[in-house]
Amino acid sequence: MPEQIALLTNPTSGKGKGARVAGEVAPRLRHAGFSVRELTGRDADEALDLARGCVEDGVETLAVVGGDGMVHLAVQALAGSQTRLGLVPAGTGNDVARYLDLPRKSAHAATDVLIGGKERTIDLARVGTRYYVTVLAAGFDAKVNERANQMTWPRGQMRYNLATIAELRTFRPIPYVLEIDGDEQRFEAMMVAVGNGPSFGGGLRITEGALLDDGLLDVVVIRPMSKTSLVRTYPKLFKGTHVLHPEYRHYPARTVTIAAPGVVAYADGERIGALPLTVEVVPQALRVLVP
Ligand SMILES: Nc1ncnc2c1ncn2[C@@H]1O[C@H](COP(=O)(O)OP(=O)(O)OP(=O)(O)O)[C@@H](O)[C@H]1O
Repeated sequence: MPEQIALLTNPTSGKGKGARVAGEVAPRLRHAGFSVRELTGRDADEALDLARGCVEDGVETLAVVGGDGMVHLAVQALAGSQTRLGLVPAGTGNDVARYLDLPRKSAHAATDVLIGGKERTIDLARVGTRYYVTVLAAGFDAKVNERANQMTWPRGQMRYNLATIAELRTFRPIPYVLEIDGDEQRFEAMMVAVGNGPSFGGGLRITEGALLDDGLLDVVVIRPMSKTSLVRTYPKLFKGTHVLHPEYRHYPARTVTIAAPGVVAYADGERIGALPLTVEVVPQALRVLVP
């Protein structure tokens, strides 16, 4: 029997890149001897139903063509199952592809990993019934996200830049209550991030050092700093050198509860919900294909 692979495409990812890329991947997989099930949901809900169907049918690999939001969707179906995640990156940020050293520029090279890659098992983080792979953030960046989502103009990155500037003008440190593995702390901060992996938002290494298979979450707190300091520290996130800032704090955790008034949390770039929320690590919950 040929090995089964399902190819679940988000046609909207990367401004239409998903649909283009999927057209290249499927024929190469068939040529390599795979039995390919090509799937596209009409919307995110239907895509999730399709992913769940693949797991129920015992498909060996569910390869998604899309960005981190698409990985997030697939993981809701794959967590704890025997079906492996394959990934052909076609999003704008692609942090999960960065974590796994998957080729991000070439769909051809990413398809090679589907054909001849190795298997690795990684941890997931869970909030209620929702799983995530990358980082949950609740603070300044989530306020920017909420503001950007309410704007209808301009489109793309510029909307986030404008929302950041607007939010910087009025942002005040947030009073948090954090409970890390049973220890409660109260403080004011700019943001709290809970990483399963080290980066979000396209390579912003907020939870620098987070490992995908250590059975731990990495909680990062950015304590209050001046607006000038915040603006200067932001570019350091790309290298992870913000960890040297005196207002950076890091705590390993298995379970963390975050509470703060009026703050909504985002994870894998998707809206999760208003605080308070509890995040738990789920060790070894996802099988993935890697180079
Ligand atoms: N047919 C569909 N199938 C799956 N997801 C869809 C579909 N249509 C719209 N979406 C939405 O696409 C979003 C995920 O997009 P995805 O992550 O694949 O690409 P991106 O946003 O361009 O990339 P990145 O997350 O890396 O920035 C989800 O929020 C989902 O609701």
